Amino acid sequence: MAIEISRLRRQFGQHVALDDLNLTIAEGEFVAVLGPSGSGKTSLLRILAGLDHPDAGTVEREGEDLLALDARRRGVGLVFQHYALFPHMTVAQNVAFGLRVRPWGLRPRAAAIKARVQELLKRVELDGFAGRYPAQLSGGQRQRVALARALAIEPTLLLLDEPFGALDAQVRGNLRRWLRELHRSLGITTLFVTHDQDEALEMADRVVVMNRGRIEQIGTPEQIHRYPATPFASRFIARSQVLSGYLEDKVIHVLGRSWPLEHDGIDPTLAIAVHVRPEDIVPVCHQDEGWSARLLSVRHVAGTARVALHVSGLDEPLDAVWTERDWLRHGVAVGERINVHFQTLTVFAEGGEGRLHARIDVHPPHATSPVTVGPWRRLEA
Ligand SMILES: Nc1ncnc2c1ncn2[C@@H]1O[C@H](COP(=O)(O)OP(=O)(O)OP(=O)(O)O)[C@@H](O)[C@H]1O
Repeated sequence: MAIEISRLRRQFGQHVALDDLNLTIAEGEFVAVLGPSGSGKTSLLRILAGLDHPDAGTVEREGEDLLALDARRRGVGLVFQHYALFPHMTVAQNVAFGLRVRPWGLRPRAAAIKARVQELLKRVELDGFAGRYPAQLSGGQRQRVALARALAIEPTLLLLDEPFGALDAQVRGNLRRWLRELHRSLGITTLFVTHDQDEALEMADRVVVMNRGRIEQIGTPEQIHRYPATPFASRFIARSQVLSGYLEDKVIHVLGRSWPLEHDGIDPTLAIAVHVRPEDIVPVCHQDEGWSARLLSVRHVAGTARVALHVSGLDEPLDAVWTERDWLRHGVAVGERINVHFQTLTVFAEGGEGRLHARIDVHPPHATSPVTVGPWRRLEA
C-alpha cells in the first residue's frame, strides 16, 4: 500500500536526525534509502516500524495514521543487518515467531502456521532447513530466514536495514538479484536502507539520497546517476570530484581554460562548483590536447583500469576509470605524463537565485570550444 511521509522530524538532544522529511512511496514500489553513516536512514526505518516516535510529522498508509498504531498492528516486516534470529530456536520456529506473537484474533491456528512456514521456506529456497539452528547456517542463509520471518505476517510494508551489510561481496551480489526477483513476484512495498551506491542503483525503482537528516534528491537510478541534483549527490552517487572553477563576466574558467556561458538572465557573479565524474576523465592522444596529468597509480578491477592522476593546477589527485582498451592504447607507466580530457562537467551554482545546475559537454577533445552548456536547471530548495 502507498505510504505518505510528511514533515517528519526526529531530534536527539541538539542533534537533528530527521529534518522535515517528505516522501511518498507508491504501492508495490522498491525504494532504496541511500546515505552516508549518520544521515538518518535507520532513524526513519525505526519510526516506520514503530520502534521509535517522531517529534513531529505524519505517516499515512492509504489515509490511515500509521503512527497511531502499535508496532505489532502496523503490518510491517523488518530485517536488520545483524541477524536478529533467535539462536535457541530452529529455522521453522524463527519463521513462525512473527505469527505466534500476533495479537489474539490475528493469530492463525497451529496447522495454518505450519503450512505458512513451509511455504515461506520454499519461497526463500530453504526448504529442508526447517530443523536447523541459526548457528548451522551461512550468513546468506540466515538473512533469507530473517526475510522469511519478516514475510510471515504478510506485511504490507517491508523494511530492510542494510540486510546484506555483513556478507561478503559475492553472496551479497547473489542475494541482491534474488531479492529483486522475490520483490517482483510478491510486489510488497519495500524500503531498503543502504550506504552502498551500487546496491541502491542496481536494485531500486527509486532512490532517496539522504544527507544530515534531509533528502537531497529522489529519482530513478538513471536520473540520480546522470543528473545529480546537488553537489552532495554528485559526489556521493556519481563519485564526482571537484575542479577549481569560477564564473566571471559570463565566462566560466576551469583549470586555465575558459568558455562563455549561456546565462538566461542568471546573475553572472554566482559562486560555482565544477564537478567531473571518474568516467568522464579520458586519456587523449596528442600533447596539445586537453589537460596535462601525471599517472600516480593504476589498479585493474573488473575489466577497467582505475587510475589516479595528478592534474596540473589541482592540489588533490583525481580518480579516473578507463576501459582496459584505452589503458593499453595509451601505454602510460606510473610516473609518466599523459594528457586527459574532461568530457562532461557539471556546474552547480548557488546564490540569491537559489540553487542551479548546468551540464557542460566539452567536445571535441582537442578544442576549448565549441562547448554545449546547460540548460540551467533550477533545483528544489
Ligand atoms: N537513540 C539515539 N540517541 C542519540 N542520537 C541518536 C540516536 N539514534 C540515532 N542518533 C543519531 O542520529 C543520527 C542519525 O542516525 P541513524 O542511525 O539514523 O543514521 P544512519 O544513516 O542509519 O547511519 P548508519 O549508516 O551508520 O547506520 C546520528 O548522528 C546518530 O548518532
